[in-house]
Amino acid sequence: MEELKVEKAIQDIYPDDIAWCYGCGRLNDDGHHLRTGWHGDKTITIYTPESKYMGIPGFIYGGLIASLIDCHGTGSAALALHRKNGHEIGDGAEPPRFVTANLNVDFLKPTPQHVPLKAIGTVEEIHPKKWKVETEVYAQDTLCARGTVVLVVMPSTFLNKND
Ligand SMILES: CCCCC/C=C\C/C=C\C/C=C\C/C=C\CCCC(=O)SCCNC(=O)CCNC(=O)[C@H](O)C(C)(C)COP(=O)(O)OP(=O)(O)OC[C@H]1O[C@@H](n2cnc3c(N)ncnc32)[C@H](O)[C@@H]1OP(=O)(O)O
Repeated sequence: MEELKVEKAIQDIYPDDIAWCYGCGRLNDDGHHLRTGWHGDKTITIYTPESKYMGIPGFIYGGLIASLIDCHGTGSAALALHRKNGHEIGDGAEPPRFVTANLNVDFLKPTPQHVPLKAIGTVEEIHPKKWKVETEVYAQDTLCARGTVVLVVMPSTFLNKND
């Protein structure tokens, strides 16, 4: 039986100024605290949504699944570019910063509540500033959603916008 745990996550080492994302920021008390790590040459995020994130009773709200795919994509691209730059989580180097340019989701099967969701990502470099992550979301062994995210290295215009 596979262990459902991400030991080292890229979000754990985001500097404080970018650790506030509603989906994956560790400093956002109201957020989901999604955490993304390596899983062989793929990436993984494990997340069990609280009961309130339902669409139809018994099933997860699709927007939340899109959020999972979004932040899993951001984290996966950051992991991959960090590694390409010669770094691993924990070596003290600051990870690269990405924003989502495009997010597409196919909802393949109803996603049940109260089970851990497993997002598995395949990362592709389009060029050094633009990456693509294909993500499959499983509830237990059922493939429930598949998404594609295009990520672009964060422009400097995103900094100092906190208010
Ligand atoms: C809202 C706050 C977000 C803060 C994020 C902060 C930090 C992120 C750092 C690390 C992660 C940390 C925390 C996690 C945070 C968030 C995780 C969730 C992700 C998000 O929640 S993040 C918010 C939603 N996100 C946006 O708020 C983006 C708004 N947008 C823009 O800021 C520009 O639109 C931008 C930068 C996307 C590009 O614009 P630009 O003008 O700088 O550059 P340019 O046009 O040259 O595009 C360069 C290459 O991207 C291709 N490209 C552009 N748009 C495309 C599209 N739609 N589809 C496919 N490819 C596209 C072009 O085709 C070109 O490709 P090529 O180089 O090959 O020609």
